[in-house]
Parts: sequence; C-alpha cells; structure tokens
Amino acid sequence: MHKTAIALSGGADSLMSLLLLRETGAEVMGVHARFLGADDEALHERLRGLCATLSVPFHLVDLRREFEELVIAPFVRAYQSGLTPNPCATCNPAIKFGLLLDRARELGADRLATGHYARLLHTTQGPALYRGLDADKDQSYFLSRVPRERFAHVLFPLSGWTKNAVRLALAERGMEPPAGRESQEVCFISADYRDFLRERNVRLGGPGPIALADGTVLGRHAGLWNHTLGQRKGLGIAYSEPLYVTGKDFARNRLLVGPKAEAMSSGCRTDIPNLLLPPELWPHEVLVQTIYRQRPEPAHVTVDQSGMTIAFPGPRAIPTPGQVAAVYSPEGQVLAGGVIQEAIHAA
Ligand SMILES: Nc1ncnc2c1ncn2[C@@H]1O[C@H](COP(=O)(O)OP(=O)(O)OP(=O)(O)O)[C@@H](O)[C@H]1O
Repeated sequence: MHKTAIALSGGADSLMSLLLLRETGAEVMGVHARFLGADDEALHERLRGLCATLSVPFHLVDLRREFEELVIAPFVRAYQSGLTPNPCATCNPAIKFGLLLDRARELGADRLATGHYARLLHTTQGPALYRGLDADKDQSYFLSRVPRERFAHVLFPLSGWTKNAVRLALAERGMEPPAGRESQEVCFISADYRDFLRERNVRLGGPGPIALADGTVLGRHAGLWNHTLGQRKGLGIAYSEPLYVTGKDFARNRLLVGPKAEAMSSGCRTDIPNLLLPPELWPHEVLVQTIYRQRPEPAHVTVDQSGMTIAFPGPRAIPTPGQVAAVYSPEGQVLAGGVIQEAIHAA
C-alpha cells in the first residue's frame, strides 16, 4: 500500500487534502516545512495536535536555509537585475517537489500530496499535469517548472474540487485551518514586495528619469525595480494619452514609456524550458499563458537548445521578463514552462 506524506501548510487546502486521504483509508503522515526565519511554534503545535487527533504521524522539516538560498536569494537577485520574478514557480521545483519530497521519502513515504488545485493523470507515457477543476484557483501555472519525473511521486487530492466546495466540506466537518487564515499570495511577503526588499536592505537602483522613446523626459522614477514592463498605473505623469512602461534602459537608469501601441509585443523568448511532454508529441495548436490569472491564448512555440521562442499571432500586452510562460494544450495539459527572458516588441 502507498504511504502518503501530506504537505501541511496550516491552510485550508492542505487540511482538506489530509482529511480526504484519511477518509479513503490511506496510510498518511503529515509534514510541515519551516521556510522562514521567524518561528511559528504555535502553528507547529496546532499541526502536531491535529495530526495526533487523526492518529497521523507528524514531522517538522527544517528547510529555512535552503529556502533562503534557493528561493529568496534568487528572488532578490532577479529584482536587482530588473526582472519581476515569480518565487512560487521557483519554490515548487526546488523546494516543495524537490527537497520536501526527498525528505518525505526519507521519512518512509513513497509519495507527497499537496493542496494544490491541479490534476495529475498517470498515463503509460508517464505523469501528465492538467489544470485543476476550479478555474479560479487553478495553480498548474506555478507547477509548470516542476520536472516531469517528480510528478510520478505526487498526488493532488483536490484535483476535482473547487475552493468553495472545500470551504463547505470543512465547515460540515467542523474543521478550521490550523493557521487560522487564508494563505498569502507569496508566503514570505505579507504586504508588498517593495516593503520586503526595503526591510532586507536590498541594494537596488536609485531614482532616474522617465522618458519617451524619442528621449523626451516626462518625470522621475524612484528606481527601475519598482516598475514592470507593460505597467500603466502608478507612473505619476500627466500626458495627452495613457502611458505604459515599454522598457528599462539600465545603462542610463531610464524608465522608457510610451502609448499603448508601443507597449505591445509579438512574442517572447524564455530560458531552457521544463518539458512536461516532448515537443514532438505536442498538439498542433498550443496556448500560452505568460502571467498568473491570464487567459491563455494561441501562440506558435518553438523549442531549441537554449530556450523557447513564443510568437503571438497578433500584438499582445508585453510579457514580463522573470515571469513564467506556461504552454498548454487546448485540453488544459501543461506541456512546458519557461522563464521569460525578454519580450519581443511588435514591429
Ligand atoms: N510550509 C509548508 N509546509 C508544507 N507544505 C506546504 C507549506 N506551504 C505550502 N505547502 C503545500 O503547498 C500547497 C500550496 O501552497 P500555497 O501556499 O499555494 O497555499 P494554498 O493553495 O492556499 O494551500 P493551503 O490552503 O493548504 O495553504 C499547500 O496546500 C501545501 O500542501
């Protein structure tokens, strides 16, 4: 029989996953990873108590050093080099389905379950990752960088659930999440990434000019890292038409802005993608999503030795370097995930 470790965050989704696994009679153990420096003894005690009540063994796994090294440090470095990073897409391959899965296996489990909203099919050709049933909560985008072979040891008990159904099912069982609150968008950022960077005294570029493509200076920015390609709000400039961030000129510390037509892109280039299905097996038509909570759109994707080239059939809002480009089949299967290196401006 399988021995399943359930990754418990303290939130509702992993709690529900634990209950579902218990209800199927599976042999289960709870694992909670410490990611952050700040100790949360009270949460650990609540998780321990919850597992004891359910007669499930509980293990606390200390991954603070690794999380700092593999998630937080690259996140900070990415901002320093002008990218807008996606830490969850880094954490999933390196930590949750990397080191945490390894630790769970060392503790005797043969697979790791998490409360992610995504679906895994175990086919004769290996595991296939699909979008979760709840379109609003689907987290497959963040999982697109996890190496395919890792999914052979993974289970998503909530694959057929909606968030609402989870809330109702927990209420019916009289259960409250041990952490007592909904989890934050990025677990180590309580409010704004800018505050996080400031609190850590990260050295970032200082103020500089905001300019149009022809060099006309329209105002000042407070540091290029505060801005994202394609951004419209928060520029603080009055102009005859809405202005968008069209580029960052690092050599001159200039934020380049322009009208909407200049903020359109015909595609992007990524780093070497994580392939969840070999490209020769991809369907003819694929869809690409370049940021979380975006409707994926058809695109032409080619994979070569150094990355993916994604060509949109028509101009689209500029993709953000540092974010993930996830390639999907029309049926919602995740085919690949690459980190966007540069946007290709529409001609
Ligand atoms: N500190 C942690 N230790 C162990 N597993 C974790 C931890 N944080 C998150 N996870 C796992 O990753 C899953 C997805 O985490 P995410 O932070 O995206 O929160 P979520 O989707 O709101 O889930 P939850 O409601 O369980 O917190 C969780 O359901 C849980 O299985």
